[in-house]
Amino acid sequence: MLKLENVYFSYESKNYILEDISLEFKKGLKIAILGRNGCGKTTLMLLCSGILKPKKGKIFIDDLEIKNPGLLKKHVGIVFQNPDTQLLAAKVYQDISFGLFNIGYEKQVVKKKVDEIISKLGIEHLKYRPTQFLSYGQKRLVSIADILVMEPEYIFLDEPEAYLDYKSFLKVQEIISELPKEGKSVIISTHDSDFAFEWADYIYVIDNKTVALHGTPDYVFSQVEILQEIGLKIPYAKRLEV
Ligand SMILES: Nc1ncnc2c1ncn2[C@@H]1O[C@H](COP(=O)(O)OP(=O)(O)OP(=O)(O)O)[C@@H](O)[C@H]1O
Repeated sequence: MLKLENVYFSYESKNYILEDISLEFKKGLKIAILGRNGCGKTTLMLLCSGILKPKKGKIFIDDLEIKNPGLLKKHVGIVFQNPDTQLLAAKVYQDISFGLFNIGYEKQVVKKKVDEIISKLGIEHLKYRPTQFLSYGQKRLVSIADILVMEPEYIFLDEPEAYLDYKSFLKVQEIISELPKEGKSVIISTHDSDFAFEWADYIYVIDNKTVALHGTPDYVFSQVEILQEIGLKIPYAKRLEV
């Protein structure tokens, strides 16, 4: 389990962006984080993945407090919203294999793992292409491959639907629905209430700098007044129940 306890964060100023955040991402679950633009969903993901350090509060993995945020990177992978911040190498194959070589895997093992993920995502045609000339959607698929190939225990995807066409998103959806069955946790931020309702096992809603609401999709989306105040859409399937 990845747990945040009373976490506070601010960028430059003394004004906190996130305040007193306590939450738990249990293993093997599909989790969605919802909230209006600029409420701090990306910031929360960057804290969970060790890229940002809390100003106050604690982060635990399996009840062990992680005092050095860099250590979170061993457990957590994050796919950024903007793929340009993720792709580092000149060619797609190099980019996806970079992390595996970095932690010392043999060439043959790297090839097997990279080919597997390329095939899962259906991006065989991109394998030897220069990363700089890919479309945004293609870059997004490669940046997802970059993270999935590392097989982290906790996988954060910042708005997984961004830039992807319907068919590519279905592929990504299939993969992120399978991973929890292997005990991994997938945590997404999204503005798509319908998708969150259908897909997630658990939902956190962030508002006013903190966790405003959390629970099963059924519970969260039954809190109509709170959601309307925040400006979140009630899923179509839930509206039909009323
Ligand atoms: N590097 C930064 N320096 C200063 N302020 C930042 C920085 N990054 C984000 N912010 C601010 O922090 C707040 C939270 O931003 P964040 O990107 O975490 O929100 P979000 O919920 O992911 O937004 P969206 O739904 O629009 O993607 C915003 O007010 C944003 O302007």
